[in-house]
Amino acid sequence: MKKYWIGVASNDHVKIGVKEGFAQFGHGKLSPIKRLRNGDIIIYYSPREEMNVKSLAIKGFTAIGVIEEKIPYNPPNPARVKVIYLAYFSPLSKIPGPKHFALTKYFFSMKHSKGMRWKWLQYEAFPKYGPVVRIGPRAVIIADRDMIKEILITKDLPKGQKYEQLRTGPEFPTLLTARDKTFHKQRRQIIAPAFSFKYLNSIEPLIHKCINELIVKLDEMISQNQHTVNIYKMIQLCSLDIIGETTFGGSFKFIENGEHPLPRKIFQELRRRIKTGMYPFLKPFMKQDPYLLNFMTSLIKKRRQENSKKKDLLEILLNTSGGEGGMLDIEVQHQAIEFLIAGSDTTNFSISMVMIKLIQNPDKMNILVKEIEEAFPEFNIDKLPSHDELKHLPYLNAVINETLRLHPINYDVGPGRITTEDTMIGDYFFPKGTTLVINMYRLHHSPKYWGDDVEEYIPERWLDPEKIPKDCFLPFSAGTRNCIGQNFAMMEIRIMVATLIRRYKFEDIPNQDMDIIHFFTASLKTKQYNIKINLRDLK
Ligand code: HEM
Repeated sequence: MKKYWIGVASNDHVKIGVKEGFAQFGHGKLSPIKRLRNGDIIIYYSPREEMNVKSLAIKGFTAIGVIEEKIPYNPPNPARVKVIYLAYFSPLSKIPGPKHFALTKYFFSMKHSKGMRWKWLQYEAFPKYGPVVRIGPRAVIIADRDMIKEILITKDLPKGQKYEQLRTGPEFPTLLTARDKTFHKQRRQIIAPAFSFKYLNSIEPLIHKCINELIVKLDEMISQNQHTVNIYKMIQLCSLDIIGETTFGGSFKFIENGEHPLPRKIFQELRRRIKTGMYPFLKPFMKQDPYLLNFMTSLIKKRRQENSKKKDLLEILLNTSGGEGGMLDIEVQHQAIEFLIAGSDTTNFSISMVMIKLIQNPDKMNILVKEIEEAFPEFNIDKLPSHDELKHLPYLNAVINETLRLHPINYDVGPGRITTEDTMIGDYFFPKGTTLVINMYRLHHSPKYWGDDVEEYIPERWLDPEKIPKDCFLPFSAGTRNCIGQNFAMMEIRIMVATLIRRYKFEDIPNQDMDIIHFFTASLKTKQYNIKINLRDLK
């Protein structure tokens, strides 16, 4: 025998016995339908004077009569009522999505656990439900261009609470994870000079130096007849050296020394943060590895002892201490770890994918080789291609854009933005406290905006700006929270790609595992892609 309470109020209820059958509880289309069995009881509150069976809001069942009138109201479990309300009666219930996802956020979290959520979204959810999908009791994922623009730019909604879970120390907001708009604005002003064009120009020789070391290493491997190279790993090591050299005052010397635990530790830490963010009960079992903090502590200590006059990011951060809005050493540590993660994993994946796409498409590679050979007829290892010239090469920029379109580093900006009041966006009403997750991957892969060849790698589409759909390409996000490192990243990508293909001939090794996993950022699941490499015939 089951009891069903209907009508939440403090008045007395009436107790009704029912016969076997089905009943719809409520009037709306989405009202739940329950199977009733002989002997089940409905305890019903009616606001009307006379409480009889006719006045019921429940349809479709046969009453066998009123058993007891005016039984005291015994409220149902409020948590359960809230879950039911949010799932079936809140304004979000009109948004399509898997029905059970409306009950708890864990169904969506489970899709994330192996880094494969993006596949479910791209190939199942968006095609089935459209560009706006409900993924939790208070969460929606969005791939609609105009709505994304409104969220990121026009309304500039604040970041959601989940960003706090991405912090290395919960009490230390960083540029990426800050939620308070005033705090973020102040922090961004402090840090912005380190990403100005003036600063970027001054660090170009440092980027050249690290890429030069990569070339020396690859040349050495070739001279030892070692022609098969894991390009993903080599680029990862070089990206880390670049971030070390340009922002922390000295190369980490990964290329020179080969193996180093740092890349693995960064990946593990990122994964830990995502997992404990999704499943907070795992926190006691997934303790933070002190490696990264220790790494930064000793770096900062060394810098303080050196009393250096270096004008890099670390120096800018350390120099703020004491001033208004200035950072404590501990804050610098957390911010610096963020730069280490944000500045290496991202460029590594992007450069690797640019190279892999070119190597897999030799016809496109040939067009780019021609463009670069014409721009740099003389290749000199001591004078690598300059960014001033590279940034105007149309085909180079086209291949980079096409890769960032197909593989934006943030497939979705998972932690999302939050509505701080009831808000209309497009035709949708979002109650206060709704998390809005932006899906860049779908925006970049939507046939509606890009046409039927959306999944194909066609750098040529970028050569005619008229053909590029407006506001549909956001690899670096948009608005006040866009990527502060984007000019830095583009400079690094252009120089590294141009240098590699000017210096070497590449050959693909087919049938490798190209599965991509996406936690906060995307990466190759195997962390490797082998290619055959040889020196290009230098003129
Ligand atoms: C191809 C390379 C890169 C891509 C595709 C990329 C992409 C992005 C995206 C999509 C965001 C927004 C994330 C969010 O709102 O949750 C972001 C933010 C950010 N990125 Fe990048 N990024 C790249 C390289 C870099 C580099 C090299 C650095 C630093 C050295 C960097 C530092 C940051 C920081 C600090 C933020 C937070 C900015 C803020 O909220 O004010 N990124 N990036």
